[in-house]
Amino acid sequence: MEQVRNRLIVALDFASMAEVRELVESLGDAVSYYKVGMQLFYGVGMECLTYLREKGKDVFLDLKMHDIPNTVAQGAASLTRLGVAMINVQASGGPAMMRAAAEQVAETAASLNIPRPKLIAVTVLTSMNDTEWAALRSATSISEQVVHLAKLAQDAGLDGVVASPQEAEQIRKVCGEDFAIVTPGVRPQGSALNDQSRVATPVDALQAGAHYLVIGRPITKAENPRAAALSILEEMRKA
Ligand SMILES: O=C(O)c1cc(=O)[nH]c(=O)n1[C@@H]1O[C@H](COP(=O)(O)O)[C@@H](O)[C@H]1O
Repeated sequence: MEQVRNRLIVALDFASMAEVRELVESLGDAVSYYKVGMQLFYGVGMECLTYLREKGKDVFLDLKMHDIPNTVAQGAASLTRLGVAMINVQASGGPAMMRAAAEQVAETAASLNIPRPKLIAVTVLTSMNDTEWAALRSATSISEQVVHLAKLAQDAGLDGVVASPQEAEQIRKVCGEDFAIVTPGVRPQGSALNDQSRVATPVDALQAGAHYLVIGRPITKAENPRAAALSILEEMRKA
């Protein structure tokens, strides 16, 4: 179980610390890696990071930075100082922005003598379907664009990407084994899709080459979150 536990990232999409504490306590040692996104971080700030650090948990701080290169690079430096395990930018910010962020993360971590957080790029959101995609008037298909952005991110010095499990195999082929593939849009058989579109089961996501599975509501909204997490971990172990 240990092998798969650090590959499951549970999304703490909550507004309050009371909800975070309740969930993290109930999951206990079943889960060691959590994602803190905009709802929680904008709502409670540093308190959630301090709490998760005290609990000995790893944190993916998902703030999806997107701005001019200098602004994102300095934002990435600030997030590096927080000592989290993973941070992200939007790949659509472009190669210069991603390169500036990667360089600044490395420089900041080295100057503080702390481990460098993994810096990853969001490609095309897993909620995006063909109709939504057509509205953006992109000339390529979603999967072509995801793989293209993954290659741009890798060339810019990033550690990996966020993509749907449906694109993981193609990313793996183009970017190789060491480039991290983080996949939300994971739904155990029979789970509600909610607002996700490009989804797969935990087994299919891992078999396609995903390194990390980001899962929120199938665990956090389950009647028994610990049982839901353990069942997903068991499925992951078999894969
Ligand atoms: O960057 C992300 O984490 C992300 C990218 C993406 O393309 N799709 C996506 O769902 N996410 C996040 O992954 C989590 C998925 O949550 P559930 O749909 O509840 O499992 C949410 O916190 C989203 O913000």
